[in-house]
Amino acid sequence: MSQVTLTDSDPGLARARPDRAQTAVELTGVGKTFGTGAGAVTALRGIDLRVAHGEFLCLLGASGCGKSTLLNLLSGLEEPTAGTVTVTTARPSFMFQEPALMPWLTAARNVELPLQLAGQGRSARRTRARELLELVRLDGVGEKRPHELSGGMRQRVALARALAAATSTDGGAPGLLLMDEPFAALDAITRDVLQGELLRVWEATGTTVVFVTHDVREAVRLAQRVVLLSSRPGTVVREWRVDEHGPELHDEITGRLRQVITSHAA
Ligand SMILES: Nc1ncnc2c1ncn2[C@@H]1O[C@H](COP(=O)(O)OP(=O)(O)OP(=O)(O)O)[C@@H](O)[C@H]1O
Repeated sequence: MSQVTLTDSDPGLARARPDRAQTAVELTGVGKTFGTGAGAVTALRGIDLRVAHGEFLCLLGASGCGKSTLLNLLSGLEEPTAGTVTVTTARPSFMFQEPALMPWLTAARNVELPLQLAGQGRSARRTRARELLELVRLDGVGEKRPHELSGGMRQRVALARALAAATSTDGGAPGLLLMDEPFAALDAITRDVLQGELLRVWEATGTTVVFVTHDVREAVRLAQRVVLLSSRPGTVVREWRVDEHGPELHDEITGRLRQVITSHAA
């Protein structure tokens, strides 16, 4: 039996520290198979995973291991073919490798868009967009259009818009941010700066983050917990709590990732 449950969180949580003992996301025995018969592809099998409110989790795996499929299940874009997916936060929002901004809208209007779609009035959404642009250190560029901004600035606008979407349903309660390799297309220096900014924004907002990457360094820098997935089908191989390890963690995870890739190729 499959089930996707999305419930809005308590409006009283607005801007408050979330209760980290509470479950934001729970997957139980989740599987996803595309197609049927000889051409069927099992992308995920037997995934059991719990993410607490306010937690920062990185999903790490080689290309094709089902990371994006897992995010699509969490967002409700896909239905599992086995198991249950339960999301108890405000409606999840996505951030991708490409910022996917509307080129004809200003930065501020791009951030306002999810609030407008959620039915928020003009004055409230303008104020919220201004706050979010300040949060991602883009105050002063709200009237610029995407082509006038650098790649890093465009990703900051995309982050502000994702935060707007994640909090649009209940007036600011911490939501769920699903991030699919959002910094992979940026140069190394901009990526490093934005990783730091994301951590600051995460601390400030209490948003639950599920961040997909195939970069071990990025996973160890950002996450509280790193979950390694195998490929075809994607299963949970191992997970690490980053604060329980020292600098050796990077090499340990890299070694396991290499094993996973080698055994898949064999
Ligand atoms: N709509 C679909 N129809 C058929 N097969 C699919 C579909 N979506 C994904 N797959 C298959 O499921 C597997 C997992 O795909 P997915 O995109 O989730 O992996 P990924 O880990 O995100 O890969 P990448 O890092 O390359 O983006 C792959 O074998 C892919 O070909």
